[in-house]
Amino acid sequence: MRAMSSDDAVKQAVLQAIPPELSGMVRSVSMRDGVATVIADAGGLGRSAAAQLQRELEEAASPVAGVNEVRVALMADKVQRQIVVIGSGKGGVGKSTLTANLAVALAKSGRKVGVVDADIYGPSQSVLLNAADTKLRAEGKMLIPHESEYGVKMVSMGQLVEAGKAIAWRGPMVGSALGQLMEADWGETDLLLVDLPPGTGDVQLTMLQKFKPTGAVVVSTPQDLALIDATRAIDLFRQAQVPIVGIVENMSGYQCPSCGEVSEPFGQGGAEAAATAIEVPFLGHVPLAMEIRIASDDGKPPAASEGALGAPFAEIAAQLQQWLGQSAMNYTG
Ligand SMILES: Nc1ncnc2c1ncn2[C@@H]1O[C@H](COP(=O)(O)OP(=O)(O)OP(=O)(O)O)[C@@H](O)[C@H]1O
Repeated sequence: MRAMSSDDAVKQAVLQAIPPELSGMVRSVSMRDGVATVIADAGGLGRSAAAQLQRELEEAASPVAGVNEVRVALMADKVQRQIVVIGSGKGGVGKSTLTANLAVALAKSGRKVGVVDADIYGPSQSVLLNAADTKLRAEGKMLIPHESEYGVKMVSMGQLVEAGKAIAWRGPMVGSALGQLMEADWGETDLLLVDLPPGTGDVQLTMLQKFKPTGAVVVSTPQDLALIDATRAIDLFRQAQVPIVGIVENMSGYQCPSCGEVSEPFGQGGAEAAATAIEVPFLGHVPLAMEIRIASDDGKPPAASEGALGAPFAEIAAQLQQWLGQSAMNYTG
């Protein structure tokens, strides 16, 4: 029988010193030249719980005779994160409004969701998610997403630059800013919704090439011109081989707040017809409603309320969730 070395003896003493409630998480302990290396499983723990586990293991092992130094290595689950970009061919069609409300609706249904405001030239998510006065923290080079009051984590250029300051950046700077937002410390967040700038420029290309989104949602108003632009955005996603989740028609049908009459300032049903023509799914209509604009400007996403205004967003979010479930099954199966 091999005699127990002094390292073995110290290792046994370290194992005994670890409290029973932590020992289930310890995967291995090794001892060499007075250095105890403890490897523990921190899968499923948030940042602060993982930091606490690390501290408690260090405190347990340090007093053991023969231990001069304790090194704790934590293994984390690798989160399989899905990325959905929300795009439009043209500005002002409600892409940011839809992104924020889909995120809120998905968070309400239990999804761990984050929003990346990649609309670097006109960031608006910090207003929509009532985070206009927050600044982003960084640890080392990693940004720490802001936890909004709606259960949605977010990062936005709006939190990095002063409000109202125009951002005149060139391509490479845009690419590195986007990288920082996408590679923020997302922790357990397993779905990122990315609010793209309108059109087909640098940000979109970097996003598609570098981050390979799981899918794309395209927003359009019902007018012909917006639809032509939306079709262009769909072409770009198709060329980049990003699957199209579907088209959303925003601002369809306006109900007059005083007389209740419904009119169609931009027409109606155009996006649905276009979706059929270009063979992509149609995800639903969001009405043009003054309350949506007022609530959005006030940092109160309609999807957070139980009222009728939130219903279209909840329905579209449910379809997106179903699509993502299917996509994950295809991916693993
Ligand atoms: N369904 C709606 N009903 C009423 N107002 C809406 C609706 N959707 C969006 N809006 C309003 O229209 C304006 C533009 O919306 P939003 O910023 O979401 O569009 P966008 O496509 O992201 O624009 P940008 O090109 O600036 O990124 C905002 O003032 C928003 O509150």
